[in-house]
Amino acid sequence: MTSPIDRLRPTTSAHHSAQDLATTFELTVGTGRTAPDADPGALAGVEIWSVASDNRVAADGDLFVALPGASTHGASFASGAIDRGARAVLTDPHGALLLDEAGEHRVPVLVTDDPRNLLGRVAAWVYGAPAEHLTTFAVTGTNGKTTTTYLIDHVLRALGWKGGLIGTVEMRSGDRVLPSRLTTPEAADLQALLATMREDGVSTLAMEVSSHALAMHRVDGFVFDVAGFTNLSQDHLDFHGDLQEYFDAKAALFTPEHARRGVVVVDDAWGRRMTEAATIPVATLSVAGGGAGTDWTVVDVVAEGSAGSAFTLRHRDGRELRTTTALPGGFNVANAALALAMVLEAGADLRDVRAALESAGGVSAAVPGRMEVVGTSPRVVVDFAHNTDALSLALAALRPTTTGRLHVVFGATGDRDKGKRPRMGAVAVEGADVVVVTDDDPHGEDPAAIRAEVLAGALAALEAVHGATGTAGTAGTPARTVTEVAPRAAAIRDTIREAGPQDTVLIAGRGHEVWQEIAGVDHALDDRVEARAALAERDETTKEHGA
Ligand SMILES: CC(=O)N[C@H]1[C@@H](OP(=O)(O)OP(=O)(O)OC[C@H]2O[C@@H](n3ccc(=O)[nH]c3=O)[C@H](O)[C@@H]2O)O[C@H](CO)[C@@H](O)[C@@H]1O[C@H](C)C(=O)N[C@@H](C)C(=O)N[C@H](CCC(=O)O)C(=O)O
Ligand SMILES: Nc1ncnc2c1ncn2[C@@H]1O[C@H](COP(=O)(O)OP(=O)(O)OP(=O)(O)O)[C@@H](O)[C@H]1O
Repeated sequence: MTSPIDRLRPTTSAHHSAQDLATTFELTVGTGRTAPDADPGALAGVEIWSVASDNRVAADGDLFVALPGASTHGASFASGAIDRGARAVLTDPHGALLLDEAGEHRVPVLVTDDPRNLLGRVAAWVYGAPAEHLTTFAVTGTNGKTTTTYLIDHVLRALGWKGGLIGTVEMRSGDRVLPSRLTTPEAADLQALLATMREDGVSTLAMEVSSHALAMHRVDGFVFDVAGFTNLSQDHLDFHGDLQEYFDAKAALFTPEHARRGVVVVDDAWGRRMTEAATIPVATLSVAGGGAGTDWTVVDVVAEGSAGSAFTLRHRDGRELRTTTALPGGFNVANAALALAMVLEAGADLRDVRAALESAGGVSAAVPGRMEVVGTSPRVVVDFAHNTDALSLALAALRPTTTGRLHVVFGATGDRDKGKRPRMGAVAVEGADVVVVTDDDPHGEDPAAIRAEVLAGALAALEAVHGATGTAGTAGTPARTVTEVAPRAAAIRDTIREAGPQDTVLIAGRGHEVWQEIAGVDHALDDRVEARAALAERDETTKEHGA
């Protein structure tokens, strides 16, 4: 959420008359005080060729769409957008009133009751429906979206396609790469990006679709070729209220408005419910066994290399593909299988996919901040696990290949789903030997108060496991410790310094992120940089002692 606001725009775009826009979308012309259609001539000669919903990225030729938001109304920024070249404004009646009150009459104002609902379709219209030139893949679910999109992109590239990518880490159009601010961009930015991809000759798109995006109409105005569902567990309840509402937001992706067909992992109950809720054709995928009756099944999973796996993806019609992924953990077999099933459901020939993967070394892509190994002695892994399920699975994935002790350094985010904090503390104790509770992104909250909530869960779990608080150990189980260290850089440094060469240190929660927000101020912090510095310091100390 903290990278700079920026976006990719096509270099050329067809001009449209504002009158055509008003007619196509049944918009009224007017301001807050004057009646609609008060000045039918206001649109004469006005042309637009691009769209923005944020004045900070507005440019010449824009239709500025001023949306009502939770903290402010976009109409307050319309003058700034007009200064940057916006030729017309589209807003709701309240926004029109705000413009009128501000005496902003430089450009025509178009009015509709719910502009957010219209934004995706308007932007797609302005840019000439760019998604229709791409084969599009959407991935939703609580965990695994980023990884799965990278793996889809990897398979598509192996097949020779020029791929585009949109998600939490970055946006890619051909060789152009931009850091992301949101997992799924706002509709105006998204359509501009799709138009850029069309211009760059990109033929496929692998994209993360968050529940926020679905609820906020960011992916309206086009239909994905294949949508995939990974899993659902507790997260984002600050926005969605409860799990059912969170599920319902994601289920919207599996309707004809958003996707032509779907692939759903049915290993959790939410996946099975998703297949019932879907109103598009859906292929089911089972990874965890018990896949009787599913369309795609993963069988014969074998640990391979230092942490990866070999597996077979089998269709009920007898087609099957044996391949590997270098990404560690059973959950990455699920991500790899979902990526493959989605590409195959899009119509790729299994023999072509097999040949492509043999040359490409399996379904493996470097995913920044996802199980990223930054050191080997001790092994240090940076991972984006920032909810209970992901943290538990990340620890379980590292346990079998850890010969020493397993350490975890993590915290919980401020201003977000508070219910998960003690549960994250508990799963850390259940999965690791050494638990170091620190800060994640406190945002506007008191970091110490967040740590206290995580610690409460960790210490309660420690007591349940060992019948004691603080440092504990029982025969036959490794000694477990729970400590609190802040700031985060100190927690990383101390843990790496204390770890033995055979140990694994998992630094969880922030993955690829490079800014930490504390009390509204962004501080530079990259877990990978901190970890490498701590490893270098440790090497220096070892040399000095050896000397
Ligand atoms: C809940 C949510 O997603 N809110 C997003 C939404 O806010 P909002 O509608 O309340 O808008 P607002 O901030 O009140 O502003 C109103 C309007 O004024 C405009 N504005 C505002 C300020 C300004 O200087 N200039 C300007 O033009 C805004 O662009 C907006 O159109 O529109 C804003 C503008 O794009 C986003 O910054 C804001 O995202 C925020 C703060 C956010 O953090 N969203 C997260 C939760 C999110 O969407 N996350 C998901 C991924 C979750 C996950 O899976 O991890 C994502 O897809 O990224
Ligand atoms: N299929 C999966 N099931 C459970 N946990 C997973 C799965 N895939 C990845 N994870 C864990 O979740 C973390 C986040 O993974 P990833 O970034 O791929 O998911 P995401 O859905 O994009 O998350 P976010 O929406 O928060 O960006 C990983 O770092 C890993 O610990």
